[in-house]
Amino acid sequence: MSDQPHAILTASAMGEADSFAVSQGVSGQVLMRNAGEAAARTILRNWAPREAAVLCGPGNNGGDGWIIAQRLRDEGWPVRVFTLAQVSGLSGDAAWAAAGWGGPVHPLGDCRLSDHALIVDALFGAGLNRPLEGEAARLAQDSQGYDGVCVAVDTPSGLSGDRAAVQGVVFRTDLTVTFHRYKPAHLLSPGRALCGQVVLCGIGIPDGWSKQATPCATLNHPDLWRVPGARIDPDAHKHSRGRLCVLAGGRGATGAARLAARAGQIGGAGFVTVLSGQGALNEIASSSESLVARQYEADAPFGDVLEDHRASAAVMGPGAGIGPRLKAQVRSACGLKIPLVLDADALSVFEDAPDALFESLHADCVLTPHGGEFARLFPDLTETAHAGNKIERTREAARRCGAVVVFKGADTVIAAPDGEAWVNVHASARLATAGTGDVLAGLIGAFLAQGAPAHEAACAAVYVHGDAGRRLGPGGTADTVLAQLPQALDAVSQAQFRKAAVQRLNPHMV
Ligand SMILES: NC(=O)C1=CN([C@@H]2O[C@H](COP(=O)(O)OP(=O)(O)OC[C@H]3O[C@@H](n4cnc5c(N)ncnc54)[C@H](O)[C@@H]3O)[C@@H](O)[C@H]2O)[C@@H](O)CC1
Ligand SMILES: [K+]
Repeated sequence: MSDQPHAILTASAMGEADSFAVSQGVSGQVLMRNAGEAAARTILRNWAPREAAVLCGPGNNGGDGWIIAQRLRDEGWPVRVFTLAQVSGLSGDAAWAAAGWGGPVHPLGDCRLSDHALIVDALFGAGLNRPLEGEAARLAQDSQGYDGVCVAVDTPSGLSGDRAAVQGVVFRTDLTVTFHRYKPAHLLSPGRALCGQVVLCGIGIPDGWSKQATPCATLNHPDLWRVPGARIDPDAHKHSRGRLCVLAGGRGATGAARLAARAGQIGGAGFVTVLSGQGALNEIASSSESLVARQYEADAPFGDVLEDHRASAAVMGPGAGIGPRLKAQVRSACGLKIPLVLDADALSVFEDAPDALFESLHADCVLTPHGGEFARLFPDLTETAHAGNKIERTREAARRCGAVVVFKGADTVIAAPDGEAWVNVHASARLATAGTGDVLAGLIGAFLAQGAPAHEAACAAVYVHGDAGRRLGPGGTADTVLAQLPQALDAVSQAQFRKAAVQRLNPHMV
């Protein structure tokens, strides 16, 4: 099994992994040759020979560029190399790589992108920490209107690998070839969209690197958890498969809770109850034959209500209605210490007093804020208020509130109070439509009700929900996400069973 295949590395951790390789006898030159050749192979696989320009920077990113130029030339491509630094000023592995080129070298200032059909951007890699300047900035600007192919080595120049943020102008990129493990810029917004297609290539860093380099997070992947309830005990009955309660809003506002409850049923909870006031009971009961709607006593402590229903988990917030009652209900439910999903109104209602929420939460709670809800609870951890990337900001939020935080978006980050964090990009922009968050909350609730630990329930649900989203065609809505959930659950769990079976037969296979 390769060492932490889903790890995400900052630029400095990547440097430590490189150093580990060197300490194990794999030289920097070998790593650079492997990196350059992997990038060249990716180009050769995708494009027929054409006029190419390789833009080489002053450091090791540029070093990769010199190797790429040689490989493309060896394959018969017409290649020109443009360099930012004098070749005589290069040092280390980059100087070695440049020495292998042996052809004409042009200053970067002489490069006109439109003279070439393919550009290799090997100016700066993941360690870039300030905006591009001079000729590099001019070319990045020109690339915005360039209609040829632009391939980035490691990261598009101008994009910070760690912050995934744009500093000034970034090369417009069709494909990014990166090495060993993903960096935050390949996964977090807006970096992910700016990288184009991302291809991850091994460069021969030996297993054991993670003893020296600490990942900043993990890419969410089915290798990391099992779909809860995918194998149903032959003796199971509805009550043994988890009892999920979903709090509903008043009459005319129960749709969000019903979406969550339906996702709870599909996610495998054996008995799902929607709890509502008297006025909304008919609306809920008449919407689905299989949904159980029960009235709760408005003044009863909500923890007692959940206990009376023998809830193994609860979802609170979708369409619940903001007001003092909801605040009291959330705090009372937290006191029961059963796993809880808090979403939407159950988060926003604490905007004026986030600490009152944080004091009540426990480690089996999962908060599912989108950007607006996150900003209400953690105003000092927004993108504008805090220098950290979304991984760091979500991790701090989870630590502060003592619960699992699922910070939703195209780059959903899941963080646990102990500092572990996962990034999910297995999703689709078609999920950006009303009600899909309610479906996600219900699915997490279903997994919690079946006994999954909070962070696993969150990671599994985010992935399966994303998988359902990827199955949507044009016109997809939260209803069609629900309709796709069974196929998504089946596909993800079948893939897990197959992989486990292969590993049993061939324990040494990845
Ligand atoms: N052994 C290694 O370290 C390997 C490194 N590899 C490549 O090396 C790259 C990292 O190399 P480096 O650490 O040399 O970094 P870069 O090549 O990205 O940057 C080189 C230098 O430019 C400086 N710089 C940063 N931002 C700048 C700006 N806006 N304007 C001007 N200068 C700026 C940096 O301080 C750094 O000294 C990776 O992205 C990867 O492509 C690969 O060859 C694999 C092996
Ligand atoms: K680059």
